[in-house]
Amino acid sequence: MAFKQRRRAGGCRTNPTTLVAGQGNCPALQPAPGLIPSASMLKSKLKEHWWCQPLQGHTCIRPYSVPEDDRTHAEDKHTVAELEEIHFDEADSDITDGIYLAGFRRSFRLWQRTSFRKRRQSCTSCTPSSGTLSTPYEEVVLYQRPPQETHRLIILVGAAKVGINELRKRLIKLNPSTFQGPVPHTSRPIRAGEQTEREYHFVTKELFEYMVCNHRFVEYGEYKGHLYGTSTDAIDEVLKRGRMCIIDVEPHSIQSQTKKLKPYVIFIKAPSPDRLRQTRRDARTITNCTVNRAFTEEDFVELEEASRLMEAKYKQLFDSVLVNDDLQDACMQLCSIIQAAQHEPQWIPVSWSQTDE
Ligand SMILES: Nc1ncnc2c1ncn2[C@@H]1O[C@H](COP(=O)(O)OP(=O)(O)OP(=O)(O)O)[C@@H](O)[C@H]1O
Repeated sequence: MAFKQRRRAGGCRTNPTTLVAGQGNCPALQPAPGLIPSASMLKSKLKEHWWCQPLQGHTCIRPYSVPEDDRTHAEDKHTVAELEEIHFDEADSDITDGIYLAGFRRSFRLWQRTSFRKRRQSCTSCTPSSGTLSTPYEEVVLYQRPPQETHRLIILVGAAKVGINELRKRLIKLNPSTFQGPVPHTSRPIRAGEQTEREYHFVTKELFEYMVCNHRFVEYGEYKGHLYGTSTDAIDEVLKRGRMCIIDVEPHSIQSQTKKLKPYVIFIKAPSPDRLRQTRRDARTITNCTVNRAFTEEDFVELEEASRLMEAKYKQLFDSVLVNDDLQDACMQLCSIIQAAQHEPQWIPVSWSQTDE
């Protein structure tokens, strides 16, 4: 056993010579067969792949409001607020090469961003024990996933607008048979063209609340009167298919329901404001009232500051830190980090290894 500052910003120790007494013969430390492409394979794949193309410019940069014509007919089918929500909700649905990317809908993203404070107050199950943040030292052991076990859950954490959605989407599109996101749950009604268990698991508010009481969500919250959440069942579904499940959550949700999935947490860090200015020229962001708005000078400063504060507050929870500077490089680094997380020994809290027993 060893006591360490549990997570080291900048990466975990993977050198087998650091094995702790008594761990050397552990079958869990045997190398696992490679299941995801190596960094060099990815590099060559990347060269041919669509994500090497320059970012496409977007055209819509004004705040979205329901057009007058639609407002006139709004009462026939939806309220104006609902139409605006539908616009947000549909704008980010994504089907590429026949792959449906669940979990990228804007209402879900907006909920994740806007209700952070509310969730923190109302969702006790999602709040880490005070000890997690107040005690930076924790007993740890080296762990390597045995080949017969499901993959470790990969959690991406970062400040709003840092590019988590983009990185996760690109990773999954690059290799959908390896990476997948869980299908979120919602209590909002299903709409024409949607399929249950594709865009969302559509459930009643009562069932959603029942699941909350039974601690079945890694995180959840409310947006425009509807509940949204990422369930442990949805994560399990992905893992049981033999895929690597990539989720993004607020840092305070990391500890709650995910321990038994031995999550590997990657902090996506903002580069300097100067680099943000250079790299985000064509980037677009969404807020509560705008769709595809260009980044402003204020956004860059706020993003860098939010990223710095998040890192300072939660760094002991991070296994790796990845600076999202050049997008292509960041994607490649992310793949390498995930590969190491799944196939090389990593430090985990002792309490996580005991959950197996
Ligand atoms: N490294 C990068 N270089 C250039 N543009 C980037 C980079 N990373 C992300 N972007 C762009 O920045 C914008 C915001 O990214 P994204 O939506 O992924 O952020 P996010 O962290 O998921 O934000 P939120 O949590 O607020 O939804 C998108 O237009 C995305 O294409």
